[in-house]
Amino acid sequence: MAAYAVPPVEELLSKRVQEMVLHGEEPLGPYICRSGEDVDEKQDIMDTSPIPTIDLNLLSCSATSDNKREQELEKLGSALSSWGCFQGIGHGISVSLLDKIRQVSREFFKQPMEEKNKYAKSVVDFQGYGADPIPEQGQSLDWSDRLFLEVFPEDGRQYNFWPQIPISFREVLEDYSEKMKMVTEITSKAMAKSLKLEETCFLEQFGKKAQLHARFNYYSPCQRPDLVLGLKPHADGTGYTIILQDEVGLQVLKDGKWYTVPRNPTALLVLMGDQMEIMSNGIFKSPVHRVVSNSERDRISIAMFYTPELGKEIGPEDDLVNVDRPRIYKKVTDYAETHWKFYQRGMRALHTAHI
Ligand SMILES: O=C(O)CCC(=O)C(=O)O
Ligand SMILES: [Fe+2]
Repeated sequence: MAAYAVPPVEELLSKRVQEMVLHGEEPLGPYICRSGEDVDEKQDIMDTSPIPTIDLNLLSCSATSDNKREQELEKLGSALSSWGCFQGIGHGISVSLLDKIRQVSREFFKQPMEEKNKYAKSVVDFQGYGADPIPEQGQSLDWSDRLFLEVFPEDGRQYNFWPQIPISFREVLEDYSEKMKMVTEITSKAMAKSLKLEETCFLEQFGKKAQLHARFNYYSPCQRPDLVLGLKPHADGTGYTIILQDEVGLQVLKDGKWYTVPRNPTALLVLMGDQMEIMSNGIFKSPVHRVVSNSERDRISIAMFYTPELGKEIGPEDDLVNVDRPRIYKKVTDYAETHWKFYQRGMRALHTAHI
């Protein structure tokens, strides 16, 4: 692997990628964050994506015939044990709300730096506008900007970080968050049923004060998409994550190949995080994914991170442990913190939960 130079932490944190683009700074010189070999793996990129699509309406609607529901549940189980993700349709969220949340995100990022910086977070904060807190030395700069906000539990909301412009931002995010909560309920129940478990078992593990965080990602166009990633390869430390995108860019790794998540304005990508892999005793997979950059188009995504309640112990469902499938993960509490420490070093954390 070619050597690459990384600027000091303070310098990385003082930069916003949008600002660098405005000043004509491109990811050259010290900002080359990856060797060409790492990013330019075109031979391994599959363009026509076979990522499974699941109709959530078939799983929850009482009008669905038992046969159809069973078929869709089977499809769901197989998608999550092979891909660890699926494109969810029939989720009940109107196209107009999906468009609105994409629109307010774009409007926020389109504003001048001084306006966005009113919501800037400090080096140690999680919530607010800016890069990740304190990346470890040696880590690459992702070619993206973010706004990270806690939406549930409600007492975790820090409204001082919620943009006042566009003026509809707060209302749209509140509405979207409520709908997301419904989607997590439908999804968690369906996942349990696909494994022939009590339908509320995962919801109980997540707890009444389960956390939901919104991460708004803005990927500026990049002159050297062959050298720089919008977001480095990683798996999520969540229970699971629900992603809405406007353009392609997100790729999921399966059997050593990167698959592009297709553009579908009405679909939500539901992607397992490490904690669902733990709760399902390794049956569901938490896939590695990344975002590639694009020289012509910018891209918006809104990722909703659904994570068990703080301080709550989670672990493999007892009914998924037997002689044929011994327990492979131990019980863990606040795994997201462990995940975070490893993520900062560009590593996965799942091994820390292995028995
Ligand atoms: O931008 C995307 O589509 C994916 C974002 C993502 O993976 C993340 O925020 O963890
Ligand atoms: Fe992710």
